[in-house]
Amino acid sequence: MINVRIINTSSHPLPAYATAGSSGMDLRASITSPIQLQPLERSLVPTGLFIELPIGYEAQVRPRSGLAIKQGITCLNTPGTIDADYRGEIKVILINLSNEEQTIMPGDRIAQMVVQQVEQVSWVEVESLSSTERNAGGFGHTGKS
Ligand SMILES: O=c1ccn([C@H]2C[C@H](O)[C@@H](COP(=O)(O)OP(=O)(O)OP(=O)(O)O)O2)c(=O)[nH]1
Ligand SMILES: [Mg+2]
Repeated sequence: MINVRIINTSSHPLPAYATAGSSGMDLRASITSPIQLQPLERSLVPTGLFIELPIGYEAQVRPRSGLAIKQGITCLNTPGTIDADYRGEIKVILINLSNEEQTIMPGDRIAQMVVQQVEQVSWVEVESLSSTERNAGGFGHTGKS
């Protein structure tokens, strides 16, 4: 557990882990009126949350499986990346992939946020890379069954 500074300008409680073993905390729509999403329509939905992650951490904004299977709603840019140095409002890019209009209500839990450690790398530019069993094989190279 790490302490993370947060400002909550929404009228909803802080995101919380639903169970002891949850990876993510659900994010709620901080909106005053419903958002109607037509098929394939997308919307940038505010959460009212501003966070200060320590350097070496990121937050990922991920879809909720329940919304995906029941309503065809997902995050367009999944996983969304919240950089450690971002001080703006966390927003969620939702898209309606169903063939019906879908409605987001104020306070709906629209996505989940996972905080993780992340490495930055320093490039070592070379002319060749080491050999492996896989080498350049990919994109189905090992078969399906
Ligand atoms: O789902 C998301 C994704 C991003 N962000 C915020 C936090 C993140 O630190 C910033 C930039 O995100 P990203 O790097 O994905 O977007 P970009 O298009 O590369 O914008 P920028 O040039 O500002 O980095 O936008 C969100 O609030 N929600
Ligand atoms: Mg960026």
